[in-house]
This record gives sequence, structure tokens and C-alpha cells, in this order.
Amino acid sequence: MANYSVRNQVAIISLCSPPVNALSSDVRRGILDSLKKAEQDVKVAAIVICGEGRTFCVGADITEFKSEFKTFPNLFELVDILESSPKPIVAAIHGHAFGGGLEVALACHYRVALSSAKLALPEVKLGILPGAGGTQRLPRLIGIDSSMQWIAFGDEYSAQIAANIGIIDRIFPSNADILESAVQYAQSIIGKSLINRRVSKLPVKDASKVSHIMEKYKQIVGKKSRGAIAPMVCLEAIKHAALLPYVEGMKKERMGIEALMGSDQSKSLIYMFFAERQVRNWTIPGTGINSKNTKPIKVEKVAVIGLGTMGRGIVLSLLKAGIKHVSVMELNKTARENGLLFIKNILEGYAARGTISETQKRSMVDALKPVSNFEMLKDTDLVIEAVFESMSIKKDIFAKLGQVCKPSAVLATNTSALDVDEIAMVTPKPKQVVGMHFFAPAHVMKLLENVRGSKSSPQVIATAMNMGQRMGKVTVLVGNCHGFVGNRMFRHYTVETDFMLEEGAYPEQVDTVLKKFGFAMGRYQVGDLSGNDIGYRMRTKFEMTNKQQPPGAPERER
Ligand SMILES: CC/C=C\C=C\CC(=O)SCCNC(=O)CCNC(=O)[C@H](O)C(C)(C)COP(=O)(O)OP(=O)(O)OC[C@H]1O[C@@H](n2cnc3c(N)ncnc32)[C@H](O)[C@@H]1OP(=O)(O)O
Repeated sequence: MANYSVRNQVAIISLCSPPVNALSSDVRRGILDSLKKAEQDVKVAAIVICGEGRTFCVGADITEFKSEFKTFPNLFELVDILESSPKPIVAAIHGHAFGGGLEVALACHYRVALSSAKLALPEVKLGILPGAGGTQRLPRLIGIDSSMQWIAFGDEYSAQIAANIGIIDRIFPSNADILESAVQYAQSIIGKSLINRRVSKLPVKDASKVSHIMEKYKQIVGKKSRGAIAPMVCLEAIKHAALLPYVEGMKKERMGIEALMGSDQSKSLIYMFFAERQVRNWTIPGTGINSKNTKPIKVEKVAVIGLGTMGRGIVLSLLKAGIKHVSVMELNKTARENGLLFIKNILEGYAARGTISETQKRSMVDALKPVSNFEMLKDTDLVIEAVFESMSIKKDIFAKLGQVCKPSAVLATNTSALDVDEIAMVTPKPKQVVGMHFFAPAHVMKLLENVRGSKSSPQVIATAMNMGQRMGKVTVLVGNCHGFVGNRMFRHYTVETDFMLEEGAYPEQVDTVLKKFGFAMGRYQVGDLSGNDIGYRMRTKFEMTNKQQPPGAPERER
């Protein structure tokens, strides 16, 4: 839906489709109907398009991709209708202008934004391309080079960066009233010529360099987006903006989106988009307890026990999440020194690349609190144990934590396969114990598998889930069983690759093929990173050849 009103010669078309104003067929129809009203009203001299609620517009409604996506007005028809309006249109951006939302804004004659707004053409992350003129209008506004950067990787940019390169005409402070500011801006441009304001009519400034730029991005995309089809199709579509008139370029863009829409890669990425959001709504089966009716415990002080590969990554994830007090406990002096050095080096790297500021880096380093005995953890709200994968060592640690930690402290184990209930039983309050299984390298990998022990309390589960989300992880709640979900899935993959070794392949050959296919790391590289000893321990503990495996099971044959 879109609402329509008029204020001092300015018509306001406000998108109204909570929570994110996705461009469903109703919203597109609402915009078109409002536009007609504004064009017909002689008292209207300018138009503002804005979004109600928390955001301007996040783009096409992905849930409609299978059904109403083509209903008139289609998004690519709507943008051309908007651009050809005889009355000036101002896009008033707050929150997000993503995908089709940004394409609508590019079709407007002016764009203003709050400094806090974010802009992106992230369609490539759904395995498609910006199919509402994005590949043709953006290059006419910011050039081929920057457009390839924006569209082939789909990253988000601040309104200020967008203003610096010519997408945004005016920035307002983040606390300004976007609608009021945009209406005033619209009044200031009444009567001005629209000749240079229709982006599709502009030339592409760096068109003559297109072959050179294309080669550069093909190389980068080839390395960064191995195996993905959409980024290359995006590059091709942008190239056409340089070589063809707008209308012909649009035909190429259409061919591109039609080829990608419905591809296996796009279907999988869209499935992943919704699945990643769905897992936030966790539930404890058969109890009625869920994410909506359970509050997490307040967590300010966190401790990590063990500074090996996993512990280091967990500490970094906590620091990046803004936790101001992260105790680190590693009794082995060399491991402690190496671990702290590793963490500080990574933070230096983030600061050098501009991912964090110098001030943020210093505050993260200050948040690190090395501790040397369990007594020092008595005020901690959440302890994450990340030591060697051995039940007896973990039981020893949890017994000590049970004695020293305050009763409300959440005690989490990063075990990748061991029985969380068995660990919990050595503490006086097993309901405080939960699994938080990170994946290596923990500061990079987005998945966090939280393991619900049979005694874990709802608040403890909510706290682990909440902490995962604070760390920006895709946080999934799973049951307590050998290998949980992640390693049970991974096991089938490793079994198959190990068969290949038995059949004569070298580990590096297997890894090369997997990386070419699109995996960030090969299976044997992952083994080296996580430690092949951990896999060995898991298998030994599982006793693969014991009676649990029926005769004829592959494991018993090997
Ligand atoms: C002819 C062809 C023409 C055009 C083709 C155009 C292609 C497109 O426009 S494709 C869409 C491009 N846009 C995106 O990919 C944006 C996707 N959304 C996001 O990245 C994020 O939602 C966000 C904008 C960064 C906001 O994040 P956040 O504030 O964390 O909110 P979320 O929890 O992610 O989302 C809230 C809620 O909205 C649902 N949702 C988000 N985007 C869409 C969408 N484009 N379509 C439908 N639904 C969307 C999301 O699933 C959440 O739903 P819940 O039910 O609350 O889980």
C-alpha cells in the first residue's frame, strides 16, 4: 500500500507495508495510483516519495518472486513511469534504500537522505541482478567502475559515501525529520528544469574505459565469488550500460534477470535469506516456551576459558559485539601469550583496514582482562569454555565454575560433540549450563549452534541465543546429541571426501575442486584449521565400530 497526502504544493507518497516497505504488487499499484493523483492535481508542483515506519524501502518483495512478481505495474515498468513524470519527484530516504527501493530512488529526479541511511543493490546476494534499471541507471550516475563495485558485491554503503559519489543530492542529520526536510527540499526545486535530472538520459562518464574495468572486475569476481553465476551476469549487464542506449541496455538487463531468477543458485540463496531469519524464532518443542515469551539474562561481563584456535575467535567475536569486559583465562603461558598476540594483531588489522576506528580498537584492547584463577570469574555473567575436546578436562572446569560463579551465571561449553548434559551434571545448577558451539575461525564464521541440554533453563537458552545475535551470528538452537547438527551434517561430507582419498586422490586435489566449486576452504584445510586431532577424538569417543553400528554399516566395513 501507499498513502497519499498533499502539503504546501508537495504531494507525499508514503510507502506503507510493514515492517520494511517491500515493493509488493499492492505497494507498486499504490505508488502508481498516487502518482496519477499527483500529476492530475494542479495544486501539486512537486512530489516526495518516502517510507513509513523504520525504513524507506528494502526492495522487491522476495516472498512474491514466485507469484505476483510480474503483476502490473512490474517494478521495471514503474521506475520508467516515475522517471518520466513531468513533476519533480524527490526520494526521501531513511533506514534502508536497498535493491528495488534504491532503483525507485534512482528513477526519482532528486534523492535526499538522513546521514544514518544505508544504500545497497544487494540482489547479487540473492543470486539475481538489480532488474529495475539498477544496472543501467547507476552507471549513468556514478560510472562503470563504482557501479561494478556496488552491484557485483552487493555491499551496503552509508548515505555519506553515496553523497560523495553523486547518488544523494542532500544529506540531513540523523535526528532530522526526513519527511519535513524532504518536503522543504522539494519546495526549493519547484520550477527547475528536469532535463539533467532523468538519470536514464545521462551519458556514462567512464564508458570508454569499459573493457579495461570489466577485465579488472572479472578477475576480482573470479577470486571472491568463485562458482557464483550472478556476479558475472551483473558485470555483463553493467557493461551494456556503457555500450548501448538505455532502452537496449534495459533489454539486456531483462535477459539477465530472467536467466538468473529461478536458477538453483538463486533459489538456494533466497531459501537461506529466509532460513537465517526464521531461526531467530526458536522454540523448545512441546513446552510452549519460545523466543517471544522468554527474556535473556543481562550480560555485561563475559569470560572465555582457553585461548586456542576457538577461544581466540570467540574472544574476538565478543569484542566486536561491543562487550566491554572479556576475561580470558589460559593457564598455559605460551598459549596465553600467543593467543593475546593473535587477538591484538587481528584488531590491528581491522583498524588498518578501517573496519574499526583507532578508538574502537583501543577500547577493545582495554576490554580484554587476562585472569589467572577461577576465583576471578565470580562476577561473570556468561562463561564460555573453549578448552581441549576432552570430557574429563571439561568436567573438571565446570565443577570449578559451579563452585565459584554466581548462581545466575550462564555456563556455556563450546564442545563440538560431547554430551552437554554429562558436563552440566558436575555443576550444582545444571539448568545454568548450555552449549555454544562456534565454528572455526570463530571471528569469521557466521554460524553459531547453541545446544539445549535437557536441564538448560529457558532464560539460559534465551541468553545464549541473544548473545549469538549480539555477535552478529546466525544463531541456531539445536538439541543435545552426538555431533549436534553441524557436525552430523559435516560428517557425511568428510566421509565422502575420505573415500576419495582411499580411491587415490590427494587432499590438495579434493580441496582444489571444492574451492573451484565455491567453498571458501577445502575440506582438508578445514581439518588442519580445526585440528584433525579433534575429529579423531570425536570418532574415538563415538566408538564407530562398536555395537551401535549394525553389521553392514559403512563404518563397520572400514
Ligand atoms: C522486474 C524485476 C525487478 C526488480 C528486481 C528487484 C530485485 C530486488 O529488489 S530483490 C530485493 C533486494 N533487497 C534485499 O535483498 C534486501 C533484503 N533485506 C535485507 O537485507 C534486510 O532485511 C535489511 C534491509 C538489511 C534489514 O535488516 P533488519 O533490520 O535486520 O530486518 P530483517 O529482520 O532482515 O527483516 C525484517 C523482516 O522483513 C523481511 N524482509 C526483509 N527484506 C524483505 C524483502 N525484500 N522482501 C520480503 N520480506 C523482506 C524479513 O524476512 C523479516 O521478516 P520476519 O518475518 O520478521 O523474519
